[in-house]
Amino acid sequence: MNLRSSQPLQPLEGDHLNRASNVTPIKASRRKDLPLDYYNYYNSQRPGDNHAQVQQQQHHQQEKVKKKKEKLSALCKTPPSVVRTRKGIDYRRGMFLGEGGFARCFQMKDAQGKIYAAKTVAKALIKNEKTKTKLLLEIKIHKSLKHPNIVNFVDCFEDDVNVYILLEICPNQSLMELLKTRKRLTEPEVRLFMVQIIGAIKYLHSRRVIHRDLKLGNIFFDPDMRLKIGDFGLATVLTSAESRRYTICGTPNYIAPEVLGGKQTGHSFEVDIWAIGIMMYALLVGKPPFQAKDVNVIYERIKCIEFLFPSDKPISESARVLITDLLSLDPTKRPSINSILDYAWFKGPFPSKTNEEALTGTPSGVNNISNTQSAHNFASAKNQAGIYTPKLKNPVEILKTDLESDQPRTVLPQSLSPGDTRAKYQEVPASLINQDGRSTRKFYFNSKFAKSIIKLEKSLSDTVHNLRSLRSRAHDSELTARELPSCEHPTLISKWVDYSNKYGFSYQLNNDDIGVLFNDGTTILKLHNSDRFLELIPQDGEGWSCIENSVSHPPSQARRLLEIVDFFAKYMNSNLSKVSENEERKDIVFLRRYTRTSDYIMFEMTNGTFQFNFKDHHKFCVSKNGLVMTHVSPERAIQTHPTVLLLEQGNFLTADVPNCLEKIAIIEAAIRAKI
Ligand SMILES: Nc1ncnc2c1ncn2[C@@H]1O[C@H](COP(=O)(O)OP(=O)(O)OP(=O)(O)O)[C@@H](O)[C@H]1O
Repeated sequence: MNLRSSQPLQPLEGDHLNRASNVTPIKASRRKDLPLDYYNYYNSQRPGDNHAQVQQQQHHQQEKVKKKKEKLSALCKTPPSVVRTRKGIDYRRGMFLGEGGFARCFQMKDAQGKIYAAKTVAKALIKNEKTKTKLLLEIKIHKSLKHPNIVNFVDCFEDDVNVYILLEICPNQSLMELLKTRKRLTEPEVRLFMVQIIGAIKYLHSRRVIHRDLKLGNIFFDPDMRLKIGDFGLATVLTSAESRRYTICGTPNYIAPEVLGGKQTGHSFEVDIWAIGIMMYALLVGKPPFQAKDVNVIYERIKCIEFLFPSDKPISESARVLITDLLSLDPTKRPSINSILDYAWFKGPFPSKTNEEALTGTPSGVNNISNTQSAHNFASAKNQAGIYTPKLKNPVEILKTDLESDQPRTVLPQSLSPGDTRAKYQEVPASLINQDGRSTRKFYFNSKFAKSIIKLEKSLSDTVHNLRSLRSRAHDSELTARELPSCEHPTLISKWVDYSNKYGFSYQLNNDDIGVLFNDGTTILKLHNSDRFLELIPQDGEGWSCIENSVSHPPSQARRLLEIVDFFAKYMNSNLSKVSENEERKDIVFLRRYTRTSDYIMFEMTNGTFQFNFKDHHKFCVSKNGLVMTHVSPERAIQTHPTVLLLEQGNFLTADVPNCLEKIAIIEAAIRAKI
């Protein structure tokens, strides 16, 4: 999307930024506290240029120019006192929060009084294409993340002079300021900080994101004193877990040795593990391990892992072991993100949380925490940081932890569920596309009730055939009764939760029946207003053997599955809004399979209807072999009409559905692809 340069502020969602004003970017001098890439941005340093060149160039600049970092961020003009975005949201500018190498940060308050931080970057700094691309990448990456220990991305917009990245406010500054005030921190406090940082990095790495600029100054405290990683300016996404990056970037004190190797070695996720080691050392000892006045000395020390544990600042043996492993020269020798928390050091005193008193002095009682209490606090800190402990064996407990924690994008990474609006349509891994419900499960419950067969209504080719021929008949004045059938609203999926990465796909129908399509293809369908539930086991694509049972006296093998169904039901009821109003159950209908693309999710129901939930929140349902079509608007208004009439009119009769005919063409192609 191309963004025009005009007031009011515009949302920044596309791949382009406006042209900046005609201010010439200035060249930067070399500073140890600024990311290396800062110089690459402004001095046309190309990724992959060799290290000697980089050093030479930087040294030269260091000597030549003594400009401060403020010079760049100073180009960012103070935003007007009220900014109105294109979406019609007014933000009132508040106090100046701080500045980094490129950005200045201001408070912004919305009409409800909620306060945010607006990271403000001067357009004068993003004149060339490469810099623009980098800023857009930062926005794209940050926008895609949602984790309790990552600064939440709220919005992004621009005016003529600045680009604004609206973020969750972290009013208690960063670990860097904390360390400046406190000089050194206690081991228990650092344990808690490390768990939060590791939780966030584990999440980033699971999404193939490398942060590449982890440092104390980029880890902020939120109002509740929880840590949040911010500043994704140097972050990158690997195309595959095996690929490597070659750009020399990072901040001198935190840079990993393999980054200094540049083109020869390349680097990957392990640079973030290295940075964890640097931060842990700095917090416990009071300064980074390779610190020196001259950046070149820092690099030399890094390359030979030349650091000491000073005797006047003693730290525990177990902390030294962990730091030494984290700072291994060979990246493959560093502990994996999953194994860091297994180190003995984490078994020490562990506080339950950090209070604001920690900002000014050592909190009382941090070293007097019992082993039992520490173990409990450690487990709970891991849970809060999205790290699941293998002890939680009970599936319902796992579901509870996953679904109730405030991180839907972690747990439901591909969710398109009606209540989850922000993470929709982001990415669909190939493994989830074209799911077909083949059963591997062979057990049957001891049923007191009937066992029967439910046949699959085969309608794929009839539907495609009818949709195609109705297109040509749409303007025919002599439509037949067959083409104008009676139009009842079909059975729709009104809520759903994709949990196929662990158990399966759960949904609620508009007759309030609840189903879970387990990953092995079996469905459990709990019938609304009834004591019955059905276990439906697929039979060679022809249908399902159906075993009925009682909810109040389920066979013992079914109890666990019913618990999962109940948990999903509870979750959907309290978290998701319905797609449409209720309908009476006419027949037993359930989900046969589903297909997800970046534009829609398609549900194939067992009675031969197809439901399409499009990205723009319009839903279509094709029933009666394509002769009838239903539309559900984003506001839940439902209408059902003969397909031929809406083809004739080019749209539904009582609603103007955006790109209606294109949507029908997509539907036809999607169903055809299933034949
Ligand atoms: N979410 C936030 N809440 C409060 N203040 C923030 C927030 N994000 C950033 N800041 C403040 O703004 C300053 C600059 O932000 P940030 O570090 O993201 O900018 P930068 O120019 O990219 O920095 P760097 O030079 O480290 O790359 C921070 O040092 C901090 O003082």
